Amino acid sequence: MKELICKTENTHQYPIIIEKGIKGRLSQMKALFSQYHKVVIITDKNVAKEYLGEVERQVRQAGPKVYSIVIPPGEASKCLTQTAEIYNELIKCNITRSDAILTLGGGVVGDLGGFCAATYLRGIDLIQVPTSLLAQVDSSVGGKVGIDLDYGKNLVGAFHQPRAVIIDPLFLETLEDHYMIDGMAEVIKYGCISSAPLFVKLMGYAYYEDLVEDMEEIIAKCCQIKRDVVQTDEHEQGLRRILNFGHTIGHVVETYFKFKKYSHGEAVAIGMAQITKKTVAEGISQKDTYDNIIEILENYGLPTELPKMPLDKVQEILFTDKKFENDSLYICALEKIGKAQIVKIQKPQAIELFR
Ligand SMILES: O=C(O)C(=O)C[C@@H](O)[C@H](O)[C@H](O)COP(=O)(O)O
Ligand SMILES: [Zn+2]
Repeated sequence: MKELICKTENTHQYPIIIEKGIKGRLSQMKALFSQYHKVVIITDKNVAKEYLGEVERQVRQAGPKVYSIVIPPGEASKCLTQTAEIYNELIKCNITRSDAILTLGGGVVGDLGGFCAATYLRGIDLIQVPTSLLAQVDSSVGGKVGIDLDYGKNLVGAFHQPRAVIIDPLFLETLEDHYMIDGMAEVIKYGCISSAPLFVKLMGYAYYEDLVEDMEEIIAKCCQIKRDVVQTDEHEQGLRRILNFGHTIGHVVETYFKFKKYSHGEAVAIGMAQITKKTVAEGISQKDTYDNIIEILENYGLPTELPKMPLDKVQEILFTDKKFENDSLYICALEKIGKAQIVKIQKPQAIELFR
C-alpha cells in the first residue's frame, strides 16, 4: 500500500491511495464516506458490468445512500449532451452540496464525472476511483476535469481537485490489452519528462508479466511525479505544462480522426515522437533522445509516425489549443530523457510541427 498526499496552495489536501484489493475494502473508509448523505457513482457500461455492484455495496456499507449513473463507454460521451443528462439525473436524485460524486472508470468517466462535480450547484465533492491504467497514472490526479467540443479536446473544463483518489491496481486485471497500451504511453511520458530511472526500467522489461508484477510501484511513481508538479503549479502557469509532453500534436491527431482511429495514449505517443524529432533537429534535445523514444514506444506497441492530415484542417484544430496565449504556444520539449523544458513558439512554427 502506498499513500501520497496532494496539497495545492488554493485547495484542500487529499490522499492518493494505491493499494491492491482496496476496492473490496471501501466499506472501511468510513472517515471519507460517512461525511456524505448521498454518493452518486458515475461509471460506464463496461465497468458497471464488472464492478458497479461491488462498489455500490461497499460504499453503502460505509454510510451514505448510493445512486448510480451509467453512461455509454468511449470519448463520445465527453460531450455537452451527456453532461446535461447527468445534471438531470443528479437533480432527480436530489443531490445537494453535502453529497459527492464518485467516478468509477477510465479517463472519460473521470473527466466527465469530475466536470459535473465541478459545475453542478457550483461544485460538489469528487472522489476518483480510476479503473484504467491511463486514469490511474495520470487523469485521476491533479484536478483537471472537462469535456470535448466538436472543435477539439477538453475545450470546456475546470480545475477541481478530488477529495480522494483511490487506486486499485487489481482493476487492471480485466483491462483489455489495448487499454493497457494506451496507459503505457502516459507512463512512458512520466519517464521522459521527469525520471530517467523509470524510463530505463520500462526499457528493461522483457516479459509483460514482470511489468504487471511491478505495476503498483510504477503507478505510485507516476502519481508522485504528477503530485509534485501539480503542487508546484496547480493551474498550469508554468511547470505543469511539462505534463503536456506530446499532447499538442496528440490532441490534433485525436481530434482530426474524431477520437475513433487513435486512443489518447496512441495519439500522445505519436506526439512525443514527432515533437522530439523536431527538437533534436533544432538542437534542443540530445541526439539519442529521439532514438530512445522510438525504441520504447515501439516496444510497447505504440505508434510513432504522423498520419497524413491536410494542413488546413490541422491548423483549424491546432489553433483552438488551450496552450495558445495570443499567438504563442507553450510546448514541452526534452533536453534529454528525464529532463523537460518549456519552449514558447509562434503560430507558424506550430504548423511546422505537422510538416
Ligand atoms: O494533468 C495535466 O496537466 C496534463 O496535462 C495531463 C495530460 O496527460 C492529460 O491528457 C490532460 O487531460 C491534458 O490536458 P489539456 O489541458 O491539454 O486538455
Ligand atoms: Zn494525457
